[in-house]
Amino acid sequence: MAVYTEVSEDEAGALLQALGLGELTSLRGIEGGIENTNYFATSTQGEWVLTLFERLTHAQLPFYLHLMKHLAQHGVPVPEPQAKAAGVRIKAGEDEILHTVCGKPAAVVNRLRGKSELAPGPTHCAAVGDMLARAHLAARGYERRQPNLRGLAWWNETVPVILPHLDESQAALIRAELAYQNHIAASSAYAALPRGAVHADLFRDNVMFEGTAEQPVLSGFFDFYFAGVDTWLFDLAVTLNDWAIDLPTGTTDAARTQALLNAYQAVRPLTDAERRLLPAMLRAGALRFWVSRLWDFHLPREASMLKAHDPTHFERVLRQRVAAPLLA
Ligand SMILES: Nc1ncnc2c1ncn2[C@@H]1O[C@H](COP(=O)(O)OP(=O)(O)OP(=O)(O)O)[C@@H](O)[C@H]1O
Ligand SMILES: N[C@@H](CCO)C(=O)O
Repeated sequence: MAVYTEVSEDEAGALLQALGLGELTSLRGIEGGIENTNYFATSTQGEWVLTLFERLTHAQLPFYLHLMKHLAQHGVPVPEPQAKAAGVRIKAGEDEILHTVCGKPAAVVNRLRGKSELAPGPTHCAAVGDMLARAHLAARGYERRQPNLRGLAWWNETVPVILPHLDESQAALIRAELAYQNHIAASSAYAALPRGAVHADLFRDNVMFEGTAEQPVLSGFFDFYFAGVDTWLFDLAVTLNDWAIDLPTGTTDAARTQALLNAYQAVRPLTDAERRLLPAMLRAGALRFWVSRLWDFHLPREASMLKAHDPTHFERVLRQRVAAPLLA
């Protein structure tokens, strides 16, 4: 279970009070998720998610939390970080939506309704494409800046650390791909890509649906803690690499790909430069998660990390993205 830090009912209750969210009536650790400690907290005023950040710092967090607040306030369905009530003292390092619990940075957001769809069809993918494009456009007015901390600089730093754990063919692939991505990032076509604050981790388990199997309604998306300023195309590629991939084999699903791309483009058509670089960004998206999964798998933190995701899945996705480039 992803509870690295135990929070008592007294501590959680005191925080809800300070946020003006009523009396705590129940507190339950959330299984699933591998980055942070998460609890469902019910109060007399609603249902909330309390997150204690295990790796991110007080300095890094305002970017994510204020992005969520910005999107929520611009009609994009994301959890809204709750602010301290008037008159509550804001300590050093905190702000009105960034709190401290058990010495760790913490946030409380509203709990989204619905559940994630782990076996999506084209209708789910269309809803995701539409929402992703709207989120990109809505984030244009967001002024805080923070790079994608799992971007190229991190891949360059991390690949040498994981190389000793790879076999020869994997090592050759990862070295070649890293060189290719450094080359792409230095190109003028890449510099021309539109960019902004992006989610950068929009996997199936980070989106909620209500409604029926035939008519699903996207009720929201969450887990913004890998967000950063990056190209919109990279975000779209990360999303396609999860929603439109057949998980057992790593191959592309044509119907889901088209549904997601068409719905995205109905809101925001891709530019020519984006169309040209889509195959390269799909490779970048696969490399990013292959590297992070290898890192989590071979260099786990000491605490109770239970379930590192399977790194070989993204090795398969990367090999397919190299062998069969997707044309938009
Ligand atoms: N705002 C929310 N509304 C409803 N459920 C939520 C919300 N935030 C988190 N959850 C639930 O908590 C679980 C864990 O959250 P999350 O995926 O953000 O974990 P994490 O450890 O922070 O990140 P990661 O998935 O990157 O490991 C989710 O799968 C979801 O069920
Ligand atoms: N989406 C990531 C986990 C971190 O959110 C993965 O599947 O590797």
